Amino acid sequence: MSARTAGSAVQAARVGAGLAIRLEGVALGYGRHAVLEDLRLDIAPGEVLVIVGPSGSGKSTVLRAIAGLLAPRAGRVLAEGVPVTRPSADRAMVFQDDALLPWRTVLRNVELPLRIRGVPRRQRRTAAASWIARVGLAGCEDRLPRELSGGMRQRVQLARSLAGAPRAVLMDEPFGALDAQTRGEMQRLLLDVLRDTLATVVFVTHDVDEALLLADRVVVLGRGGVGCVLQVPEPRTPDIDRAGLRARIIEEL
Ligand SMILES: Nc1ncnc2c1ncn2[C@@H]1O[C@H](COP(=O)(O)OP(=O)(O)OP(=O)(O)O)[C@@H](O)[C@H]1O
Repeated sequence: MSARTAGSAVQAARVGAGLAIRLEGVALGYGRHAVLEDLRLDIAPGEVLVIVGPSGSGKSTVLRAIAGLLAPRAGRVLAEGVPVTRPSADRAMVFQDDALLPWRTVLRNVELPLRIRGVPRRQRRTAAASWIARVGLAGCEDRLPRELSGGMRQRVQLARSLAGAPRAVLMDEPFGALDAQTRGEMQRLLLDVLRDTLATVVFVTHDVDEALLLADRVVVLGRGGVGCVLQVPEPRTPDIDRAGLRARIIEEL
């Protein structure tokens, strides 16, 4: 049992238990443009599944379908056995370009999912402030997004995505625009905060090393569908030798 699945009941109450996600013979596309056919994938509750693939292979498209932003042309996307037909607070999205509301302060951005869930004001203030501190931004509550660096804005996005206690977090190249050092810091922060959650994570990247660092399982999306599915042994053990896995992923790309 991993440290995450062994999380305490308090932690489980703080962030919703992970969502089981299934893609059943899913075909996706835009207008006449078919992107993926017959995609089959089971994502276990609490799993960190990383999707890698070359540009244009459809990584973001798969994420959009899981988020309920894009309807499959065939097949079904199921969350806990129920077809996904629209976005839900249970499935939070984190994007590469920060999607913070520019006119709201850090605190009010992070509060947003709690507000949508109808959490009373005082309670949501406390919860939002605690997530802001958790991502290392205590003292920045009253700043506007434009007053923050790119890395800080991604921290706010992470806090906002987790504050609403989602059962799944869908992350689309969230660190793609950051410099190497900030990216490394964000990867460490993500690993750290994931220990407090039971949420299922689907993370899209084209960086193989990032995939191997974060994943329980790596799915390689070749052109025309899933190429191969690799289990990462001893997830998130920093000193494990992953050279063989890395070579296999690169071979599939
Ligand atoms: N809104 C859209 N309308 C039409 N075609 C689109 C749209 N979004 C994506 N596509 C096309 O769908 C295909 C898959 O795009 P997608 O963004 O899912 O790929 P990706 O693997 O995430 O790429 P990248 O790594 O470059 O972000 C591409 O051919 C792209 O041009």
